[in-house]
Amino acid sequence: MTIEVRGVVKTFGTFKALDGVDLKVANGELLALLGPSGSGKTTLLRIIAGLEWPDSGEILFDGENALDRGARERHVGFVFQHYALFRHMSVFENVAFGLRVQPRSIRKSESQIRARVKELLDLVQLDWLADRYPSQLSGGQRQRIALARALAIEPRILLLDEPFGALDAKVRKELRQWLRTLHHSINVTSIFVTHDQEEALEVAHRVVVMDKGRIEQVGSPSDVYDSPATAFVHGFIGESIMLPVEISGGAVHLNGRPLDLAAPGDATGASTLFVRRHDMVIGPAGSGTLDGAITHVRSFGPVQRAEIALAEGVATIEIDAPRDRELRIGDRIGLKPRHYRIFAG
Ligand SMILES: Nc1ncnc2c1ncn2[C@@H]1O[C@H](COP(=O)(O)OP(=O)(O)OP(=O)(O)O)[C@@H](O)[C@H]1O
Repeated sequence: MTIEVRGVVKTFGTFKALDGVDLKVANGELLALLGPSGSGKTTLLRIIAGLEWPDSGEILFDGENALDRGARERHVGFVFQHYALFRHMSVFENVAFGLRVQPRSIRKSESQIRARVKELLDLVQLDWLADRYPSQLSGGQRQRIALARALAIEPRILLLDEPFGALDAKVRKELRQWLRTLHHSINVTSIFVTHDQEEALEVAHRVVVMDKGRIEQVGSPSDVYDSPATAFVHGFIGESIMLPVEISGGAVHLNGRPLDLAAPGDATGASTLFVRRHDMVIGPAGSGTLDGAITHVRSFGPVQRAEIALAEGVATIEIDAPRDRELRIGDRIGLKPRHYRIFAG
């Protein structure tokens, strides 16, 4: 099923939670809505689900208006961060629930229901937990059961709101891969909300970056990471160094000093230089675009994170350098950005 969102606006009182959102989701796609808290991700998901209505705009499922249908008639499967599994029902009965309450005309027989639940528990790889109760499951197992339950009614669309938000970092990581594999086997058009960029970049086919009720960029994980369309996207995805620069006469200046960087085509005036931490290459003092002195170093995993006071007290920045050359506090160094972007403002 395809989903199309056209010009959706939603206000709460005087607050604009969604400010003209347009989005197309392809059939079978796995899409992430990524953005900071309050950017409108959940509101958009709830409008698609039929749990909330927009002030204006359209929602189309396979080209047909979905707004005149309630949540139930939209055949949407939902998984929330804190999914309330029924505490007094076994895992098996939780998954069977949606099938048991279907209208009599389409309800499956008891043996069909049992077969379907078994199939779903196999799919989420938790068939061995069928007789347990929710309180006897780990958080990660509960969310997998919640997914099996959402899938029981064979939804045409699957919507997940921070499904792994309440879990610890290690379990989250495991479930990311699991979700990707699961989606591959069920192939239902799916949208998940997250504020965790790694989760979005690792799992989704395409990522929608939102801020203040607007879509800033839609693209593949490499599009949004390597070619951020706006200053917001660059600052939000990956860890970026941001320096205020001035563009005049076609040259980029930092604190009045020209830098050997190309100014973007038509830009002029106050702008911001963005460089990812790992794209700042350290060399000898005087050899780079910027000069500075190391004020702090921490080493972990494959990187050394160094705090560098730029010359003339312009700013202090943090960079990530490989561990092939040891950095020491007090070293004077030069820095050259391997990749950079300059955005106006
Ligand atoms: N029912 C409501 N009444 C009033 N304001 C609301 C309501 N629901 C959401 N909002 C406001 O709309 C904005 C967007 O909320 P939304 O939950 O969509 O953001 P989000 O991006 O999902 O954030 P989070 O990551 O924190 O869940 C927020 O400022 C929120 O306070």
